[in-house]
Amino acid sequence: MTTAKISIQHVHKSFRIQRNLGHLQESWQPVSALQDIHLEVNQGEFMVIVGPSGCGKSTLLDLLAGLTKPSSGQILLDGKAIAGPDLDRGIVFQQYALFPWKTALANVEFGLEAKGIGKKERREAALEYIQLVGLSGFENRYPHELSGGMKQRIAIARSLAYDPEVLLMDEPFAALDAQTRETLQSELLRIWEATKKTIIFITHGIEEAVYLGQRVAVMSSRPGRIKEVIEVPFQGRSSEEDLRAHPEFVKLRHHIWDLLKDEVQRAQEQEKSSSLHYEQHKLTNKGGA
Ligand SMILES: Nc1ncnc2c1ncn2[C@@H]1O[C@H](COP(=O)(O)OP(=O)(O)OP(=O)(O)O)[C@@H](O)[C@H]1O
Repeated sequence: MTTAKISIQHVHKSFRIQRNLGHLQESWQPVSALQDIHLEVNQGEFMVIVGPSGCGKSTLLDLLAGLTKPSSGQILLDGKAIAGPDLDRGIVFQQYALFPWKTALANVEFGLEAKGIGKKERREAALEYIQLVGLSGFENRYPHELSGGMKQRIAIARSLAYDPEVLLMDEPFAALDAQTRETLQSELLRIWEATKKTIIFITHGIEEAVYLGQRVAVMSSRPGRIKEVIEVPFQGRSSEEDLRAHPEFVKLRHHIWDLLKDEVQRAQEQEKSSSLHYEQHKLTNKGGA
């Protein structure tokens, strides 16, 4: 029997937002961001979560990182509830989040320092991970001397260097140009195959989702729910093979787009009706004044 590496169990998350109703009136309203999220991710699995804008993808990643807590439900890592941020989870964000005053090498060494690893081992491990992400020779460059793609490789090396159980990636390639993005996608697959890490990868991109994921969880519009989890049947993706032109790839991409298209429409309708309510509320208030 396989036990889940990460088990997201009936997670709900809501926020309280402040609404300005005019005439110095304000009200606090709950907004449900995630509703009954239930998802298991296996050891060594590459799981991609895709969904429309505002559906709660980053909220879910923050919960996995332990930066916030679920309103109800729980998330288990190796059977234990996530209680806060820890070095068992590495995070790579869209923005590179490197220390600008540290060299590439010092940025990668940083997590190892926090783990209490000695100077010599730290250096060796950092050099090894810089090599893994293909940046040997750039160790002494500062972030402003690196391209966007290079910075993101360093961010990945830094997250991997302290050997986390799970790598959490929040749209890590979204800010990159199309060519660099495609290169880093295949690099990430190579790194994943070499390290056997469990990866949870969040994206807007349907093609990116099908290319990277062993499974793709498609989310609904707000409140975010898991609408469908799709198995991607490509094993041992080799960089020689043009996966994107494969008929099965095209079919899956269409299927996910069909699921998302409905959600985007629904989100727009929700938005329209909530702004209509808001306008009506304002008019009623004016009438009564
Ligand atoms: N701290 C917060 N306070 C109030 N509302 C929040 C907060 N964080 C997120 N939300 C709301 O929760 C919903 C989900 O937001 P989230 O950023 O997780 O979506 P997302 O899918 O990552 O969006 P995008 O793809 O555009 O980055 C949104 O309606 C957002 O406004």
